[in-house]
Amino acid sequence: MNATTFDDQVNLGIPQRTPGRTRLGVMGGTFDPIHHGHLVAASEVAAYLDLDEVVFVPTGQPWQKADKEVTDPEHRYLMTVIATASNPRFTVSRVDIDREGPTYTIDTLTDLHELRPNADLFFITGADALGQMMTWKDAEKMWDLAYFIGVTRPGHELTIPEPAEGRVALLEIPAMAISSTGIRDRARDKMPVWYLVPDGVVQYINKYELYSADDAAAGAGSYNEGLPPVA
Ligand SMILES: Nc1ncnc2c1ncn2[C@@H]1O[C@H](COP(=O)(O)OP(=O)(O)OP(=O)(O)O)[C@@H](O)[C@H]1O
Ligand SMILES: O=C(O)c1ccc[n+]([C@@H]2O[C@H](COP(=O)([O-])O)[C@@H](O)[C@H]2O)c1
Repeated sequence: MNATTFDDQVNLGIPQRTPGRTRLGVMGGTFDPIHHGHLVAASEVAAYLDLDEVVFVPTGQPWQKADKEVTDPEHRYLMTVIATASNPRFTVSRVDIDREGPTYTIDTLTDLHELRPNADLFFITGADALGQMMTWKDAEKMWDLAYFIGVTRPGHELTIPEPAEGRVALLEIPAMAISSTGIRDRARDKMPVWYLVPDGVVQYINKYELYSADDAAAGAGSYNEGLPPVA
């Protein structure tokens, strides 16, 4: 089975709902910070695949980002909680941030299986991450633990690495040209990040002065300050 065109959309080995089993989406990410690209991806996959829930799983130590500075996991976790709080189908898991050592998806899926034995897992990944998937630890063993759904992302070609062909379904989603890198850069430059991330996440970034340049507090004088109350 190949999933290479959007005609296939929700396709290829993705089973129909099984009575008594929960359909659980898994949205893994570093979420530094979480943004509307992540939220739209989760929401779209949930709608197309009739998922009961999507659990967002912030990474603990994203080993493939070891050359980059990554914000403290507790901040990333709390921003993810804030961003997802209003959606009754969205939850957040600490499995990756509470596990010591580098974060591997094989461990994420194994832990979630133990915690949720009645759930079928649907791992959601953007086009960029999908392209890297065969570099992940024990990649070939992941197929036994979850279905994989690759979603479109502006600036990245959505292709399935050859060994993963037939193991990944593709879904075209509304284009959100947003990245965490871009948001960090904007915050550092004191440019607005309103509407790229949920309001509560803007306020959290501002409150803890995340992504501020060393020599200047992000909040003071920036476009990311809270709006004054209306008189
Ligand atoms: N705008 C987007 N559209 C679709 N998928 C996305 C988008 N942004 C991120 N994703 C996907 O969400 C998952 C987690 O991404 P991650 O937390 O690394 O965000 P990022 O914006 O890529 O971060 P960074 O810029 O720091 O690398 C990955 O599977 C990624 O492909
Ligand atoms: O398992 C691995 O080796 C592995 C390597 C890189 C990324 N991942 C997972 O891919 C997801 C997106 O990661 P990232 O680094 O793009 O935020 C997240 O759930 C990571 O744990 C997993």
